Amino acid sequence: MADSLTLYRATASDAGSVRVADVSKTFHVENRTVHALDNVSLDIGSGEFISIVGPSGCGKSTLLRFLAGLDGPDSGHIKVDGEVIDRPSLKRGIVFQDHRLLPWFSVEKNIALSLHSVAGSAAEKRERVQYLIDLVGLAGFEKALPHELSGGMSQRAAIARGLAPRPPLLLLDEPLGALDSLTRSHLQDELLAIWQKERSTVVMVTHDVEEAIYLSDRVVLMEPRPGRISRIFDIASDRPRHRDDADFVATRRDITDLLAKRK
Ligand SMILES: Nc1ncnc2c1ncn2[C@@H]1O[C@H](COP(=O)(O)OP(=O)(O)OP(=O)(O)O)[C@@H](O)[C@H]1O
Repeated sequence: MADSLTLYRATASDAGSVRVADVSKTFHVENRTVHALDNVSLDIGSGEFISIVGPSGCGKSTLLRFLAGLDGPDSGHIKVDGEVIDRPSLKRGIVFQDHRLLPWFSVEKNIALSLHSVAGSAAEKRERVQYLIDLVGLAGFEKALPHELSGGMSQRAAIARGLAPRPPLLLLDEPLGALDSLTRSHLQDELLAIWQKERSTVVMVTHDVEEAIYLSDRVVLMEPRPGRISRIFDIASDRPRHRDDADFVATRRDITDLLAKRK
């Protein structure tokens, strides 16, 4: 059945706004209790680019999984565009650190598969797939299989697949984490260009503080045991940003100092 999403949003509108309200989650494993999230609240505006950083185990991926509707909180709720999230939806694209492309399908087929249950004609879908292939810089590799792609190219294809249904909200879980530093910095610029064109709200989990400051409107810093938001940094400078600007360096130092204290 077709998702209520249509392939082409008429305007960026105000879709993709998020409200995380008093979300808590405790995991019980054998005789251990883990407070993965403790009263986490966060409002995200439509079209914002948010990064979540924090030490291992502070609940970043748990929060992202909740935003995706893959799991849910014990208490509190998460709303996207006013609707409580209780299951996965095409309205929320997700890209993981490993590309998760289907190995027996070509790049274009992998991207097209994510449009299977979206309303739209076959011609519109073909056009959307080709647009995304061009957007992520994979023109000429439409027929390539995943094993014929480099790590960076595979992640480009995974990002195109996540964006294909035009989700108002795009969730990125360490999407560039497995790439070498040069490919990673190219892809950061590409991600920025893609976000500026597609205008989805983006929530990205990353371990890379510099990447978070380079890309985001706000950087959300979390701390573990229990998993909480400890600070939110507004990054107001114009893009493209320069990593050696005084503001950039000062923010990076503030965040890394806080991270060092809370490990
Ligand atoms: N399904 C689960 N069952 C039991 N414990 C879990 C489960 N998912 C997460 N946890 C625990 O909850 C805490 C938060 O995990 P989460 O993966 O969200 O942290 P993270 O900040 O993303 O960590 P990392 O940066 O290492 O990926 C951790 O202590 C983890 O062991």
